[in-house]
Amino acid sequence: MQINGTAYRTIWPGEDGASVEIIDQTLLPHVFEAAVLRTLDDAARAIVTMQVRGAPLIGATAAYGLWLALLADPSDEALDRAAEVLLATRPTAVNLRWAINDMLARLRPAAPDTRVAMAKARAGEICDEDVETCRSIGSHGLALIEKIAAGKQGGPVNILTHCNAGWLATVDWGTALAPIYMAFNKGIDVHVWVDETRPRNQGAALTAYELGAHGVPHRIIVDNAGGHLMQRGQVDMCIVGTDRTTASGDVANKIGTYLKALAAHDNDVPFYVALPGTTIDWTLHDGRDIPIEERGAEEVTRMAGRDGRGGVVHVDIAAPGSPAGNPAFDVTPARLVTGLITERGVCAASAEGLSGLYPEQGR
Ligand SMILES: CSC[C@H]1O[C@H](OP(=O)(O)O)[C@H](O)[C@@H]1O
Repeated sequence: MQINGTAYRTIWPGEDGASVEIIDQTLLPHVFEAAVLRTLDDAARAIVTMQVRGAPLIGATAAYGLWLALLADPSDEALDRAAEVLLATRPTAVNLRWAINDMLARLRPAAPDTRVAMAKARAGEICDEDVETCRSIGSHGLALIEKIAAGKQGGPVNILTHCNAGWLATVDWGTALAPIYMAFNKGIDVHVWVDETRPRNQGAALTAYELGAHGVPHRIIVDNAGGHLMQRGQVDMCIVGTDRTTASGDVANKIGTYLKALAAHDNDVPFYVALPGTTIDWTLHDGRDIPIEERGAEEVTRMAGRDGRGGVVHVDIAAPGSPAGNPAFDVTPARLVTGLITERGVCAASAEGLSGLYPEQGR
């Protein structure tokens, strides 16, 4: 995406030919700073600590992580260990497994002395493919926004989104935000309700940062306000991302998504999920089988903010000593999803809908 005339991607190879650079998302929106990844462990740490986050970007980072590992040691043992380390970073986003398997399918049969160049090239292709995939998601989602805009008697199309599924969650464009950017760029009057998205506030910190930088009208709301806004007719549609969607359309996404889907269903608000095919888990049909990441209690009991010197500070916000639970995702059953916006088009959240768009995956 463009920020003040400068085009950015979220991950890129370092000029030294032996590193990868990322935008450190743990510092946004207060500090815009690149971090340099030089080793497998740097890449794994970036995923675990959420310097990079978002299913497609996690997959891209893992792909480059394998390259960094092979730079140090291109042997079979090193490749297998690297895959194991990266797969253990975060359990829910299926793009991680997809990217690792994609890379291993190419690297394992290759001669070790060809693997470094092959890994870097494929990681770059994965990034380029993600940009085009998200651009296509945007164009298919744009048609949905245009249809709602055509039916409105004046005023903006009010869209609610949860967490961050913008260009910061992918290599560029984003998934849930891509249709919004395209509608805004086309001059359609849109306004976005941005769920702050506790506990890490990806909405308030990242989605609001993205939309503000692009000039898209938006308002940050507390997570608990969405149902009220839907009841009062102030939400025309919801668009969210996903970290893993089953072959039958059950959707794992940031914690709180399910509650928004319930409110949308109760108020007849269309609830769309935007995703690339790489986020579909064709091995699962029942969302209850999706592993849900449990993150540290400190994410609930502490909050990041700007200190007085332009840096980032963390403050305790909970009663000292109180334990906290922190499931990072929940599962929205397909019955609550109006449609899935993919790079191949929009389909019902069902096995039939998905196999119609992805016949090669038919089971
Ligand atoms: C396009 S994937 C975005 C997806 O990832 C986020 O989770 P996290 O910030 O923990 O990586 C959230 O679930 C978004 O919808």
